[in-house]
Amino acid sequence: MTRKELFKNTLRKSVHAWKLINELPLSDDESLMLRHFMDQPGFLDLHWRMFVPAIKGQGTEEQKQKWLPLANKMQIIGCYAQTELGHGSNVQGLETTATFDPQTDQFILHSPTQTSSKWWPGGLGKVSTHAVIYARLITDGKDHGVHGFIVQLRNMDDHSPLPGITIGDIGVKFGNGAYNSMDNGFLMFDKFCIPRDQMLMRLSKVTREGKYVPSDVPRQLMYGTMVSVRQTIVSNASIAMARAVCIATRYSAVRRQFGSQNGGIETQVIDYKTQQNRLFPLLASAYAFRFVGEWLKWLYTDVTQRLEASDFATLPEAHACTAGLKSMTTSATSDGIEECRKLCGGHGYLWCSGLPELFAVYVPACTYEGDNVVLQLQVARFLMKTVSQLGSGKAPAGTTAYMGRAKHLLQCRSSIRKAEDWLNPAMVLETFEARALRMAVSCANNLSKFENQEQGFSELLADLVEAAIAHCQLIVVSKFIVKLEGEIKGKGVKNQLKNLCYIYALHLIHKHLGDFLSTNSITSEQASLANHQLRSLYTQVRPNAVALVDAFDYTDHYLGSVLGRYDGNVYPKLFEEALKDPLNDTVVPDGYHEYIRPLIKQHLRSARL
Ligand SMILES: CCCCC/C=C\C/C=C\C/C=C\C/C=C\C/C=C/C(=O)SCCNC(=O)CCNC(=O)[C@H](O)C(C)(C)COP(=O)(O)OP(=O)(O)OC[C@H]1O[C@@H](n2cnc3c(N)ncnc32)[C@H](O)[C@@H]1OP(=O)(O)O
Ligand SMILES: Cc1cc2nc3c(=O)[nH]c(=O)nc-3n(C[C@H](O)[C@H](O)[C@H](O)COP(=O)(O)OP(=O)(O)OC[C@H]3O[C@@H](n4cnc5c(N)ncnc54)[C@H](O)[C@@H]3O)c2cc1C
Repeated sequence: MTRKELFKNTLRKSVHAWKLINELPLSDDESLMLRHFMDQPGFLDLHWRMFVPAIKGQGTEEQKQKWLPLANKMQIIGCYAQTELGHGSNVQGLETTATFDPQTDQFILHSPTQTSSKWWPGGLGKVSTHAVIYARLITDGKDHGVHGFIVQLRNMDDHSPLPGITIGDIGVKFGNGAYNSMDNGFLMFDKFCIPRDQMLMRLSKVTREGKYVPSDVPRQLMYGTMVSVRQTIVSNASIAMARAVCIATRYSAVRRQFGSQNGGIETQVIDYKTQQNRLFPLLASAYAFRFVGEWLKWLYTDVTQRLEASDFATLPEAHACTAGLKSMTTSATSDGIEECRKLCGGHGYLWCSGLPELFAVYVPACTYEGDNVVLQLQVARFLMKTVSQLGSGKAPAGTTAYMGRAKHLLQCRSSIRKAEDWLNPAMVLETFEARALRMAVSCANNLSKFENQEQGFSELLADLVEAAIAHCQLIVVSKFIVKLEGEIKGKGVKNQLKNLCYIYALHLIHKHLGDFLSTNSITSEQASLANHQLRSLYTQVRPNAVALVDAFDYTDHYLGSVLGRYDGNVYPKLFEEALKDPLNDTVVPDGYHEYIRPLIKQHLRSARL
């Protein structure tokens, strides 16, 4: 499809999905599922996941009563317009202004520079009638920082931009289809006026007289919509990873190379330990991210309930967990999808493998909802704060509770003696805790050598990110272990999950061996024992690998991959796909007479053939 066709077709699908949701009707969970099977980024994502939650989280009761019924019936379509051409990560650096005019009781929205143009918001370019706009609030010449506003962008009769608004699509993005179904947009305001009651005023207010009234709740609640989306992105990472792994595992069982004896069949590539060493940790990650995603959903629900009761105590941890896990799981999944492409050899590079499109549509997850490095630095700040409070009498709680055992974890030595000890959950956990704590404490010690903490922080950024990742990996490992300790129906299933849990943990040790050795969390002998155990786990997972990906229950239609077909009938179907290519419509290609024939003829003449 051309870009225009792709965009229009996605509009068709989105509107059809919305019709089904109403007609059947579908519950919220079923609607989310439907969105997944629609399987293309589109304006519904931003309307439901960001525009509506932003109003719910930041609007007053009156504002919610006014706007939510319209949004819930999709009589208005909204998007989330925060990022600007010049500023994305640095939200406090946004330039768009919203200046209160007491004479007209309005805010004047203005884009003072080119870099202040909104740039990137999905659904903005061509579809949305409304947006939640983030802009600097100015009253009486004073800048109060960034606040949210509900703004109508387009005329409800003919969809034209309202006077004072310039709007459009930002152009083609990575990949052929991928994210190009979405109208990520730009937007500039030229002194565009909105009524005062369209500032989202749950967190702070501007009175009729133009007085700014800050609220007594943390201003970070303005970032709540991002926290909510980051949480859902973790579960989505599992879905995308599972999809790539399903394709690569099934194909690795079909594909044979070498090893034929006396003219017999060759070896299935899934039997090579190198293939297992690349594939099975990704299979384990798909399960691990699913379980940590379930836990994060619980954490998010819990913090939401607490916030409603004005208990803000767990907000920093919820922010650190959503930011860190969003970052860690999306980076691992993007890398994992690319690894799965390579695991499928040359055929993985074919469009019909389903992997190139999956990669292209998935990889921006490392950037949207917060650049992955920027988000790990938020985790690092949280960890440094926690470390600095050790010994102050304030016991660390939640995911940092292990830091409360700092005295032990800083000097303990791993008691792993034989390979099977690596199947002991307490020993594995302690290894990850020791490594995470020691990396965090080492950063804190190095920071304390700087007179200026902020300067020290910038100097140590790379180490801080590594410490944050170590903490996030510990969370994922510990939630996998907790899952195993809970109710899992079926002993066989539990055994399989146990194998995957230890593959996940031991492979991380192998991959980040430098961290584990340099922090003396394990010795090099214990590292070899971990590798030994890992190989044994691969052997145990091998006979069940295909069943473990079939368990994801993806249809062939959803997978969209010739290599990942359930029936394994890969080769005939690769031919069928190839023959569908427009280049194969004719035997002699268009261009033969123009380019190939004159070239050949010229050579034939000069060679006197
Ligand atoms: C096959 C098809 C597949 C398609 C995909 C399928 C499904 C999709 C599924 C889900 C996706 C859904 C939606 C669609 C996808 C994309 C849409 C994308 C949207 C966007 O990208 S919106 C824009 C997002 N932008 C960002 O994330 C910007 C990142 N920057 C920030 O968040 C912040 O500015 C910052 C970097 C975190 C903070 O910077 P800083 O300078 O410190 O700022 P302060 O504001 O001063 O903060 C200080 C203080 O506040 C704490 N803090 C910061 N953030 C938060 C927070 N969110 N919650 C709570 N607390 C927060 C911070 O820790 C500091 O605390 P102190 O105690 O240290 O003071
Ligand atoms: C597909 C897609 C959809 C999007 N949808 C929306 C949307 O609906 N609404 C919306 O408002 N926005 C949206 N965005 C924008 C997105 O949120 C931003 O791109 C993202 O927050 C990153 O910001 P940036 O582009 O400014 O990156 P930058 O911050 O410019 O990052 C560039 C580089 O600088 C590094 N860097 C930046 N700051 C630091 C620091 N303090 N320390 C160390 N390194 C740093 C980063 O790690 C990165 O390597 C979307 C983006 C994409 C790709």
